[in-house]
Amino acid sequence: MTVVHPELRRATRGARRPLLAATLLQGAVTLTHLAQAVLLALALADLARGRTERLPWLLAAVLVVVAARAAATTRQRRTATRAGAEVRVALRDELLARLGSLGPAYLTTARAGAVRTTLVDGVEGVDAYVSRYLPQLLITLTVPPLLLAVTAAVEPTALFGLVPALLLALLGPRAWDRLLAARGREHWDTYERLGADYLEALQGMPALRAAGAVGRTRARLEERSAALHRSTVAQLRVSLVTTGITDLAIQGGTAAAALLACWSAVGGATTATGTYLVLLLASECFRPVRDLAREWHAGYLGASAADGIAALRTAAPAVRDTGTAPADWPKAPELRFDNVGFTYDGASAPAVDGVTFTAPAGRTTALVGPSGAGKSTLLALLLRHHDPGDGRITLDGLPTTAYTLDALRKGVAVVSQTTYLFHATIADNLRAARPDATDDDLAAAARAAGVHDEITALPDGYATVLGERGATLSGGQRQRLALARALLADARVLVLDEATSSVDERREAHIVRALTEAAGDRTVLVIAHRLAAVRHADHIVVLDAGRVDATGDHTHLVEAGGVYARLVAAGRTHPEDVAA
Ligand SMILES: Nc1ncnc2c1ncn2[C@@H]1O[C@H](COP(=O)(O)OP(=O)(O)OP(=O)(O)O)[C@@H](O)[C@H]1O
Repeated sequence: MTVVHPELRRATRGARRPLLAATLLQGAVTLTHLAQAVLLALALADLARGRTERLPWLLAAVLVVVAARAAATTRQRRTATRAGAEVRVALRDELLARLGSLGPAYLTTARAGAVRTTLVDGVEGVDAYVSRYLPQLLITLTVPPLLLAVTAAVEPTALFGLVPALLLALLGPRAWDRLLAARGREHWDTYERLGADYLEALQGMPALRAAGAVGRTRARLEERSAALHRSTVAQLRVSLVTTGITDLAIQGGTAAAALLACWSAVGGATTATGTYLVLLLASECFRPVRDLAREWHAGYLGASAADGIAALRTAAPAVRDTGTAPADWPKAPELRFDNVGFTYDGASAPAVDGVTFTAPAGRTTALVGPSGAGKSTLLALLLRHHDPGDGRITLDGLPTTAYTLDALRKGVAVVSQTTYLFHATIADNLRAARPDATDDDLAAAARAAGVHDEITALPDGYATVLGERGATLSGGQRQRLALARALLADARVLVLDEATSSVDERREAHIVRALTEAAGDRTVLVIAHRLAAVRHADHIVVLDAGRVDATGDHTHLVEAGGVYARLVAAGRTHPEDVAA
């Protein structure tokens, strides 16, 4: 029952109306409880006096009130659920958009599993907090004071029992707020870490098995689960203390008010109706407090996740999206790296330094170099996952920073075997690039990428559902499917990233040729890790230790000696292989 976290207050912004409606309906439910209390007090007083003529009417009215409450409760739950759903969808949209603008650079520091936990469980918790706890909080702050006013009019002495008990029930637990918030944060951190560890263990299962580390990972996950259990119990312990205080105050307050009302009745100071009314109102006074304690438990996860959600929502992107140009080049643009230098945060030496080369418009340029030469870094800079520390990268003469991030990333399509394929049909995976593409568009793109015949040979053709991470396809097929997707997106610049080639060199060279042919008049940059793939490229840029070592075609570069000739001689691009 802590003060509302600013992040949670903010989450209510988009659904103020349904939340207000849910609160008013909750108020209506409370009113039915009060009406029932009044009617029962009258009925009991009549019974005590031996008068029965009004009884049937009173009891019938009680039934009507009960029916009205059932209707109001149903309506209230429906409205609150709708409000919660609106809050949940808006928050997830916002967080996903933020993740999109943060880009992959963010996930090199934050763990994917932890982000998933925040996005899924955290947001679910916010829904419960906002749609159930907050309306109840408003009712709790308004109804008991009103009832105290009514009680004061009927039987003021009962206030001596009710007021201190209400204050204790509401303010007593506040003494534990700080501890509860700290335990909540601790619990959430442990929960996030467990989620992240599980996701990593699942995704890395083949690697763990190959390294014989499954047992060790299981032990670590067990330790994480035990830590979550300990933190849940620690949190629960504090929670039980506060709930205990609330319960004690409620029971004590009701009993004290009842005793005072009876004492006053015995002294003849109140009527029978007044005494019964005070007895029933005393109980109604505490109902919102009791309900609030219950809803607090439902929304507790949201309150704990609020810090994590705020951190994700306000995380600073690695680059600023201040460009305005639309990247709608009529023809394929020229791509130029102009004296580009970049040093990763915390690194002592630059990853790339003074890199200058041009990838001519509508032609294929290959970027080669030993492992660690800086090829992936240049790709990350081109896509603006980071901005260069020195120099600039231009497309069609304009620096990449002049384009909107969205336009830039749509204008430059990356094809790689690590391209994510979703657990969906092949058609849906292709349509991720262009949702309105017709079946003919899909087939044309797949044909150009040389994967159409293989798709139609599958029993379900384009309706084949791919496994997690596209595991049902071979490396080459995945790559060609990724190319088909890029062709559908109609980006004018294609980057072929050969980062994790799982096919043999001959096949790879064949794929690269097919892909560059399919690319048509686009500007293509092939990031090659094996030379067989690029020996036919007419323009090769050789990178070494973050600098351009040479540029030219295969024959020219072999004749010139240097890094390229050594790589060719070694038949590999890895320095250790070169040295061998
Ligand atoms: N996130 C990072 N943080 C710090 N240093 C990094 C990071 N990523 C890469 N580096 C460093 O930057 C340099 C260039 O790496 P990069 O991944 O660009 O090379 P590469 O040519 O793509 O290598 P490979 O062929 O092995 O993929 C290397 O020294 C690498 O250790």
